[in-house]
Amino acid sequence: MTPAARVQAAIDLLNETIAAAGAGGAAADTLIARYFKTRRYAGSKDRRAVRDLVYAAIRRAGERPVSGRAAMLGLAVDQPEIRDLFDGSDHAPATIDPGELVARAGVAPAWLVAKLDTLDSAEQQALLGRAPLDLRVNRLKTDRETMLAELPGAEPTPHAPDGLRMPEGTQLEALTAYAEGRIEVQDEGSQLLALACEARAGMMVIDLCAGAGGKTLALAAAMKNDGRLIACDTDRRRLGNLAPRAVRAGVTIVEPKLLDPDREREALADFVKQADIVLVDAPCSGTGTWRRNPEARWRLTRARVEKLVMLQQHVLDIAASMVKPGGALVYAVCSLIDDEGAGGFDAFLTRHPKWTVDPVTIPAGVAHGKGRRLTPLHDGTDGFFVARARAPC
Ligand SMILES: C[S@@+](CC[C@H](N)C(=O)[O-])C[C@H]1O[C@@H](n2cnc3c(N)ncnc32)[C@H](O)[C@@H]1O
Repeated sequence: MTPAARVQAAIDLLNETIAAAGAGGAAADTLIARYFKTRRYAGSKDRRAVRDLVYAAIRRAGERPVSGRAAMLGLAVDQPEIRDLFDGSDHAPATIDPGELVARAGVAPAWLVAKLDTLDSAEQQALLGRAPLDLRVNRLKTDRETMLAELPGAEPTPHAPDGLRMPEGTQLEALTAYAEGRIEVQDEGSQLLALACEARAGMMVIDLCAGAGGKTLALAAAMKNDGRLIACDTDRRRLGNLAPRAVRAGVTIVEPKLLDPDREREALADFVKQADIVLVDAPCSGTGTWRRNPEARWRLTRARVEKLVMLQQHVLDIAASMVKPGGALVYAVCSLIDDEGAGGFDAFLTRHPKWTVDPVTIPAGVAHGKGRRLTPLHDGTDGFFVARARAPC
């Protein structure tokens, strides 16, 4: 592909991404993969170049642009050499009209930036950086020293004791260590959240919003595969991924439990006041994960955030009922909006005045509200809020 054809391909993909963001369609990653499946003429260099253009244009545009062309012309403000490729030749973008719309640079839609006002502008901008590829070494099968020696280019992550940071472009599926469950893909921040649970061998632990089990598997490793670990979720597809992952990781203590939304209490009746620890890795707006899917900020609405805040309080109350006297509830969101994080945790404590706040003892982040906050700029992780509350005895 010529450089101009790559720009046109990126514009086509941006059009699809913009439409999907407005209609709840597929993520940019999926759209890019689909696009190249039917265009075998594109080589690996073309794919990488197009992908980089698409993501650079997405990252630059705070508001959802009117079109892929507007998004690309926005990027061309910062990279003027792109403008020269709008020359109307074969497969190239048409020449530029003097009055054409150009997407403005920004972090996110204005209402959303206002919700991130506890972050300074450098912190906000860093939400749109590129995420590193982090792995967690599975202590049930090996240790970090062994993996550092085995994996070329691997570096220890700065904070999490089992974390590895891999060189860009590492093909994980090709690694034997991956196939054998000695390593898992996991952002260092997620690893630190599992650490904040302080799960130990022999405990009864509930991961209430387990998804596909990223943190569940980290908890199982911390528990040395000894104890009870109940992994719940309302999403059948996500939870369905947990069992094969657990097998690969050599985890045998996980009991997956699919919940019906609004009927969770019935399904969990046996666990009332039983758990040493309940982790609520709550459904959230994901503002801390924009490094991975920057177009997510074009999808969010105020109404969606409000709905999520209500859901977070709902799951927190369910979680609280399962913590045994003196046990701990760990609350986490991968969002830096305070209504979901520090404010959400405060709202829980207001409804449960006998609960006390426990310190979060992880070697990263900064104190924020009654918990701790991790950010891409400060910690090099995704953005998270995490807090701990202890049930009255
Ligand atoms: C942030 S994700 C969890 C990610 C997961 N813990 C991990 O480490 O990969 C939040 C999860 O909460 C689930 N969820 C939503 N409503 C729920 C509910 N009422 N009870 C339990 N889980 C729920 C979602 O399906 C989603 O998988």
